[in-house]
Amino acid sequence: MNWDDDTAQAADAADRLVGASADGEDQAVEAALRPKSLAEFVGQERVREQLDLVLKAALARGATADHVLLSGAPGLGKTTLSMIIAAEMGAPIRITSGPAIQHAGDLAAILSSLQEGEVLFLDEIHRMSRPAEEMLYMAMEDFRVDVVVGKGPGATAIPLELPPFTLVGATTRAGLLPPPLRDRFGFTAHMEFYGPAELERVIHRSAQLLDVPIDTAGAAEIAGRSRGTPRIANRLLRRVRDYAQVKADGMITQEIAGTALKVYEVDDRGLDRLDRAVLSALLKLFGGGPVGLSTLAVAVGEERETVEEVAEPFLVREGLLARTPRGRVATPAAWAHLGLVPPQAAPGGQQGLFGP
Ligand SMILES: Nc1ncnc2c1ncn2[C@@H]1O[C@H](COP(=O)(O)OP(=O)(O)OP(=O)(O)O)[C@@H](O)[C@H]1O
Repeated sequence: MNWDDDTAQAADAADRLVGASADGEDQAVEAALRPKSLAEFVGQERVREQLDLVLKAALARGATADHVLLSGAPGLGKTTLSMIIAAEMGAPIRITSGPAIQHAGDLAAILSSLQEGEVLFLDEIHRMSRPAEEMLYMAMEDFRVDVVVGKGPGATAIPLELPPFTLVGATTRAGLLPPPLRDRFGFTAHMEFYGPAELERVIHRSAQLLDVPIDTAGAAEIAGRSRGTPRIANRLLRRVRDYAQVKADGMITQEIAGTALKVYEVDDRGLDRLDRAVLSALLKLFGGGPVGLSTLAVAVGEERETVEEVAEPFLVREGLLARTPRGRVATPAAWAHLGLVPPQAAPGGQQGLFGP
């Protein structure tokens, strides 16, 4: 795969109501919607319980909390949780990201200006440069860095003591972290996609903060289309609010939510126009597959990478599409979702792979 994260996230966020990356509007309102304490943070019960213990124990010892690694898809609450960690520890927080640290010197400047106990949130930690990563090993373990001054044979390393701090690293790809880095985190949490009931709670909470009236069925309707992701739930809520205000009396009911999301082309399972175009081509043009990725991409008029990185992950997660060595294949659930009837079982065809 030669698809850069930045490009993938740009494509994801640019024109998709159901993209998981933050767009400009999200960034503006997210600060207001972020839970401020572990008690307010919805779902992720196990992570919350474990983190609560880690933080309380550190507070009781009067020590700085262990370094924390958060992994999981975009929009599940990693940034939010890092801010909560700082708030629960009564510590300030500094926020930066792997791509912003291209030289070891960039990292040294940040580390040497940290206060004792400060939380350093390093988003996309897997995208830091190698020399910075190596500097981080020593900083995490010994609270010390060697700053290299000069070049070539005359270069000298000046040791610099650091105050104890808590590193909170976030990554969408824990597997890409080198083991020496992963091993230096005292606590690692994997964030899962949220269930419908949890998303309903996120939606009710956000609606209250935004002063938007919504009933239980309205929240459930939005939750079901939010792809397990609080950021998407909050974004859909804002779009449905617009519709409710312009076309109705402002109250979000199931009917209003359903009609509004139809206007925005988000179906009852959270698929958008691109997702459905991919499925539809797979079913109608290729009989459910198997078909190669490039062919499928040409059929929907998109780049291969857009289909692979933007549409497919959710379709696979939903059990609507499978990536097989022979190509992309639709599952029986895909036929059902688009209201189509699969062709008769053909040797080597979709029926052969998934049964009748
Ligand atoms: N557990 C939660 N309870 C309530 N709201 C949440 C929760 N998790 C996330 N949110 C909301 O979803 C939005 C996105 O969360 P956040 O920015 O923390 O995600 P992220 O995982 O850091 O995403 P990215 O990887 O793109 O930076 C925030 O506005 C936040 O309010």
